[in-house]
Amino acid sequence: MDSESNFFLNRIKAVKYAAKGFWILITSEKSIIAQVIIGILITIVGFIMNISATEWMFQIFAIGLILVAESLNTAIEKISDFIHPEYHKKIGHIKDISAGAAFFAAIFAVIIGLIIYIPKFI
Ligand SMILES: Nc1ncnc2c1ncn2[C@@H]1O[C@H](COP(=O)(O)OP(=O)(O)OP(=O)(O)O)[C@@H](O)[C@H]1O
Repeated sequence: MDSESNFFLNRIKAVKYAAKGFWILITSEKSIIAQVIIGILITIVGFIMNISATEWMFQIFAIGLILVAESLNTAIEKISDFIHPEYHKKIGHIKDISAGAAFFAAIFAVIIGLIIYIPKFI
């Protein structure tokens, strides 16, 4: 097989593995399932409040940002538990920083949410 078709085959395989990871996250990771549910609820609110196309874009971006950050945080937690399952100050520090990244995303998502919805209630 020539290298060009190998390239495309490898890309297809990579997508398959990524889809597998996506499925693992949305079916077995409680923190991701919780964020997906919040995302669905806020999407329903978006329909109820009839938000604009621009507001939809920012809202979807915020939900995506949270899910990406939370997923990477989950991966870092899993690596940490794998390389050092016992208590270790450094592992705690790494997990705190990783959770901090998800918190960063949450702060900006809340700001986006406030900018979209506060004007609709005043
Ligand atoms: N092996 C460890 N060594 C030191 N501190 C740890 C360790 N595991 C967890 N911690 C501390 O506990 C916090 C929460 O860790 P983690 O998110 O793994 O906990 P959990 O609540 O059991 O996980 P989950 O999010 O899957 O419910 C970390 O941010 C860290 O401060």
